[in-house]
Amino acid sequence: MTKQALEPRKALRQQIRQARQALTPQQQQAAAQSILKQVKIWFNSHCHQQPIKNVAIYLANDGELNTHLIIDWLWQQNITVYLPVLHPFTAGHLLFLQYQKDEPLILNKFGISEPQLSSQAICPVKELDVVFTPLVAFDQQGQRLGMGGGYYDRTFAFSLLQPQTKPLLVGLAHDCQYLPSLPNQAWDVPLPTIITPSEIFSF
Ligand SMILES: Nc1nc2c(c(=O)[nH]1)N(C=O)[C@@H](CNc1ccc(C(=O)N[C@@H](CCC(=O)O)C(=O)O)cc1)CN2
Ligand SMILES: Nc1ncnc2c1ncn2[C@@H]1O[C@H](COP(=O)(O)OP(=O)(O)OP(=O)(O)O)[C@@H](O)[C@H]1O
Repeated sequence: MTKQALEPRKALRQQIRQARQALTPQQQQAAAQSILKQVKIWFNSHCHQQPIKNVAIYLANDGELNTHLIIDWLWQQNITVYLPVLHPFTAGHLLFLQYQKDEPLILNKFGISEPQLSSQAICPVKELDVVFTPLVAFDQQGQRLGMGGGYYDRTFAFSLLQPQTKPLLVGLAHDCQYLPSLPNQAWDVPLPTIITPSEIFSF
C-alpha cells in the first residue's frame, strides 16, 4: 500500500477524533442514555432470531461513546460481558476476556483499561454472539474506520469469508462519526449494524 493511499484515512481519522473529543460531558451523558434505548430496541428485535448470551463490548477512550450504562444493563439481563485485550503473543490481534462487576482492570499500552490476563476468562471469538465494536468513523455502506491499529480487522478477518457466521458485529458511535463515504481497503471488515444515539442502521 502506498503512503499516498493511506493519507486520506489518516486525515479523516484525525478530523472525527477531534469532533468526538470536543463533545461536552453533558453531551456524552445524553448520548450514553439515548444509545442504551436504541440498544434495547435492537436487542428486542434480535433476541428472537438467535439467543444472545455472550456479548463483547469496549470501555470508552478518546471521546468514544460511553458504554457503562449498556454494560450495567447487559449484566442485569444475565448476559456474560467481555472486553478486548491486546493479544500478548499474536501482535495486532485481540482476545476477549470476561468482565464482571468490580473486576480489577489494568491499563494497556494505549492507556485503555482491560481485564488482567487469565486463561479461564477468555471467550473464543466464534463463541461470542454479539461484538459491539468501537470505531472512529462509519459510512452509508457500513464501512468502518478504526483507530488505525487494525486490531478488529485482523481478529474478525474470518468474517469476510463467512459473513453469516457468529459473532454479529455491531458498531457503536456518536452521530458525528458518520461520513457519507470512506476510502476503504480490502482488509476492512464491514459492520452489518451500526447503532448511534438517534438511529439503528442496517446494511
Ligand atoms: N475503547 C477502545 N478499546 C480498544 C480499541 C478501540 O478503538 N477503542 N481498539 C481498536 O482497535 C483496540 C486498541 N486499539 C488502539 C489503537 C490505537 C490507539 C491510539 O491511541 N493510537 C495513538 C498512537 C499510538 C501509539 O502511541 O503508538 C494515536 O493514534 O494517537 C488506541 C487504541 C482494543 N481496544
Ligand atoms: N486482516 C489483516 N491482516 C493483516 N494485516 C491487517 C489486516 N487488517 C488490517 N491490517 C493492517 O492493520 C493496519 C491498520 O489497518 P486499519 O487502518 O484498517 O485499522 P483500523 O480499522 O483503523 O483499526 P482497528 O481495527 O484497530 O480499530 C494496516 O496497515 C493493515 O496493513
